[in-house]
Amino acid sequence: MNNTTVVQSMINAIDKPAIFITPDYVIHAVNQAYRETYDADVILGQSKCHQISHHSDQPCDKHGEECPLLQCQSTNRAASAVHIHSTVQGKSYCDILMKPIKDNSGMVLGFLEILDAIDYASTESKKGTMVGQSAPFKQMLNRINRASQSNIAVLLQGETGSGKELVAKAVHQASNRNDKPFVVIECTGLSENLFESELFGYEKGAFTGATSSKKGLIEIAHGGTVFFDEIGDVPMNMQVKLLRLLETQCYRAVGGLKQKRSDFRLVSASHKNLLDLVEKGEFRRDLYYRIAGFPIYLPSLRERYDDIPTLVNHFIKYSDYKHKKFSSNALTLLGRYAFPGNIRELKNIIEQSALIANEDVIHSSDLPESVQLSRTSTDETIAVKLNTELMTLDDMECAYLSQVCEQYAGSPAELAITLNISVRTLYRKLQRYGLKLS
Ligand SMILES: Nc1ncnc2c1ncn2[C@@H]1O[C@H](COP(=O)(O)OP(=O)(O)OP(=O)(O)O)[C@@H](O)[C@H]1O
Repeated sequence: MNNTTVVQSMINAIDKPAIFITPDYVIHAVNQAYRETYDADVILGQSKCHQISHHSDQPCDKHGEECPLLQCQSTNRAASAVHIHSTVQGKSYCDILMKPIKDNSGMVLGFLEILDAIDYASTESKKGTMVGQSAPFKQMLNRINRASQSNIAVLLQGETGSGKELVAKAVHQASNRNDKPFVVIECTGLSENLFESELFGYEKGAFTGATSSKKGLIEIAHGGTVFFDEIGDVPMNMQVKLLRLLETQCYRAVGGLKQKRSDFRLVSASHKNLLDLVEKGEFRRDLYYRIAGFPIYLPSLRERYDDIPTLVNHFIKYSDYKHKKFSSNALTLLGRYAFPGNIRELKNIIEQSALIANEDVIHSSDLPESVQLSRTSTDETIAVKLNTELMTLDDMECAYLSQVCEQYAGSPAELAITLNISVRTLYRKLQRYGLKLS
């Protein structure tokens, strides 16, 4: 058998879309799953991978994506990346694994590309999925997919409202436990008694009021995934019990004698920096290392401002105000707000503003005051300039008013009141600096 036949048989045995390519991106072997996934015809020895998956004559690194083939060539080791591909189902997220294929003498014959569709995330609004297309979002998807293929304990670290519970669900959904339960344990405010009875369940008569026995969450989760949300809030005295459970997967119900066992996959999350808590003596080091097998960092919304328009469309589409649209000024203003509450805050802001807006267009003035008053990047430029080189007051006034013109969507009369000047003075100033209200 020659090399091509060997490679073709290897590819046929893979149950995911797969191709074999040479360093010039040309496809030399393809399996049926790949042909069924993409809407372009593959001509062996001619078609290039990027022509099929991206509908582009340029390799993916030429339009801002990481090319796993280049990585693989430079390291001679397997590489992975998450890309957006044009499939028969439209633009879809895809996790790529690229491996060098060597002959018996160790010479690289080419590269095996295996593709895994990611259905828990989408580039555009899609119900029940995580939405986004920024680079930090794609990096996070790559980590989620890696984690979901094993049973490793995952630790999600990200600010409040950044999507930790959604990511925990995605890890479960993409794993081979997805037909079993996904159980959330909210660790904030769990007292010792509640911790034990909620997690381990109790037997009839274990305490006053225990008129019948009750299953604990750990038992319910058997075969599936347990998500410990805000695990940093578990008090020290309960951390020992938690560690024992995680080490042995064994526990006893409150008032019970029999040892029970539950096979569950562990995902934990915290908005606090757990290593800082370890250093302060507030979180056990051994527990930290038990839960942090595979840390996944969730970017804050400030790190993925590019995703705001997509997220805004998504939340509007699934709200009671689907007919409304944000003005470009309002979107610009949102893109400058710091979002301490991240995506949850964005979602609330969108619903509030859509409710307040009297028209079908949601203007900047419909946004909450906190967003309207937020420090903008232009403010920061001014502040930095002030520290380095002084500006004249006229230049300062001009810079401020030009920014107001760009963002303000209310009436000139309201603006004049806010600026504490008359409408005539406002128009005089605008004329002086050659500015116009939008
Ligand atoms: N990428 C995303 N696309 C669409 N919606 C998202 C995305 N990420 C988060 N959300 C939504 O934002 C809200 C907050 O997400 P989630 O509850 O998962 O955050 P969290 O980090 O667990 O919050 P907390 O720290 O308060 O527990 C939810 O309504 C969730 O559906």
